[in-house]
Amino acid sequence: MADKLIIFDTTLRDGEQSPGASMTKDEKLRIARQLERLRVDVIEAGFAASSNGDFEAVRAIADAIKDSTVCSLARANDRDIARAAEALKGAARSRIHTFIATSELHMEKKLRMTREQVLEQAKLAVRFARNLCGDIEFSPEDGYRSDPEFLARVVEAVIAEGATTINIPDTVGYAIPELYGDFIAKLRARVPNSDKAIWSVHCHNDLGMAVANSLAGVKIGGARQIECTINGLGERAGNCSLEEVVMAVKTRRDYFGLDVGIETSQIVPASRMVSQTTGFVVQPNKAVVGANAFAHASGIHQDGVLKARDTYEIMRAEDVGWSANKIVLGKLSGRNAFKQRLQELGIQLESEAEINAAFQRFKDLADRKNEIFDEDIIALVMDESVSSEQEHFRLLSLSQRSETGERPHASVVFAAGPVEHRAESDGNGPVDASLRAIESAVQSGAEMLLYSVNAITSGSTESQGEVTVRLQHAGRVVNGVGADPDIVVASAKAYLSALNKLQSKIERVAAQG
Ligand SMILES: CC(=O)SCCNC(=O)CCNC(=O)[C@H](O)C(C)(C)COP(=O)(O)OP(=O)(O)OC[C@H]1O[C@@H](n2cnc3c(N)ncnc32)[C@H](O)[C@@H]1OP(=O)(O)O
Ligand SMILES: CC(C)C(=O)C(=O)O
Ligand SMILES: [Mg+2]
Repeated sequence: MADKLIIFDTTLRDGEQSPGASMTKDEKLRIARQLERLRVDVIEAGFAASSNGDFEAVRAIADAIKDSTVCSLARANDRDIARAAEALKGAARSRIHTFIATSELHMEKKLRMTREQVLEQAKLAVRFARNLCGDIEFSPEDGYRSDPEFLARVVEAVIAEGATTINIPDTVGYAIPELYGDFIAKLRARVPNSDKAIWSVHCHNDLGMAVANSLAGVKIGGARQIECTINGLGERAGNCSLEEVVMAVKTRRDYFGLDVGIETSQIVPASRMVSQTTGFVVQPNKAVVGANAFAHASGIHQDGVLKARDTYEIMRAEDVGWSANKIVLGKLSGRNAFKQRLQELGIQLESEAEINAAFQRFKDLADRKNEIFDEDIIALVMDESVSSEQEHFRLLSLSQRSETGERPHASVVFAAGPVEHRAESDGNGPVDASLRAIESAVQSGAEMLLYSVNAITSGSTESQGEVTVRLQHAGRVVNGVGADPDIVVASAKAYLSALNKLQSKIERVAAQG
């Protein structure tokens, strides 16, 4: 049987140390329940001695969680450890995690203690904790930058005092994978009683290597516990991300040869919950949990994935909690992906020529629009495009007035064929006022089914806004699109563009009649 890799989640402790990620007791409890559904082995619920609020959060989590071990951090002193033990009293399985720094820099400048004082305090702390709890983790803070010879003495001593897990943190994210793995392997070899404890890694992401370092600590160093957080949340640049290490070990089981007990389908729900709770948005290209992690936007990839998913996917989206992989239609998509989407939407085009014509319209639209939605495809297939020379309605000018506390007012000048119209209206907002003004003159009687705004070039307020308006009239549905840096102008253009399409249909029907 393969060894088990213990997943120790510290989202609620080290994750909360991210500036701005502070969580209330109820929020922590909600996340802890999700971590239990995710089947993490250990939940580090907080630092009980840090505040009454965190004490209560650790206590509530200890009382509620049954399947995972619940842990509290504590400095290497009796008060912190006693608070941790008190908060954990109700837990089905509890762990006290005590720590003290062992690097020369931290001992001298921060703790202002000698090596011998630190060694003694570490021993006393573990001895005290061991009398309160059977499961004790010890961390030599800044362990990776510590003198290996001194570190080995401390570790040997705390194991002798009863520490059951030895965690070697790369507190400041300074490590390099091979060097960190080697450091742990050599340290284990130096400590005579090393086999009496489980070895653990705790890596920070300051150089973007937290996941790689943790995996090297496991593969090269022989660690069997990884400390990590959902979405890589954590102090400064964050901690090792849970979703990435777990999926690395699972996907490359051929290489790691280890089992993890994680219910991976709960990964995306956990990621969303943490992101929503903390307000830390997950970047779209984040491995495993980013919106694009299983999305394909280019034709050759889409074609490959449609023929065989594993051409471009090493994991199944469903296995980590996504509903399915995502084919994003856009300007780089090809015919095959387009045809597949038509099929999924139940649209049957009669001939190759019809498909080609629809595909051409799709490409034209995609050049103007970031992402093509199903509604766009339905509209462009049902619809005939109208070239600008044929446009009946054209926006000539628009002015609008809106002021806090006053009802907005718009004045629109537009051409209907050779005739110029001027129309005015007020409305709930400037967009509403402008569209009402146009409608009061045109009197199309069309019903608006959709109004949506997109930033074409995202990221700043200088972006060009793109508005889509979907109108329905006499059983026909048309989409109008308008783009302009002024959203109100873009809206008026979109409305007139939709009216143009209705107009061309009406004329066509009339001509046929
Ligand atoms: C690498 C890590 O992530 S470590 C965990 C970091 N997390 C946190 O600090 C969050 C919670 N912290 C807190 O709420 C507060 O810092 C508390 C309650 C723990 C302590 O608050 P205060 O008593 O006001 O001390 P303060 O934070 O100003 O300074 C820390 C003190 O702890 C000492 N200390 C630091 N680490 C340890 C340790 N592992 N064991 C014992 N003492 C320690 C420092 O030397 C300093 O002592 P001093 O006051 O004699 O100079
Ligand atoms: C408390 C320890 C484990 C820590 O978070 C660190 O050293 O980064
Ligand atoms: Mg840390």
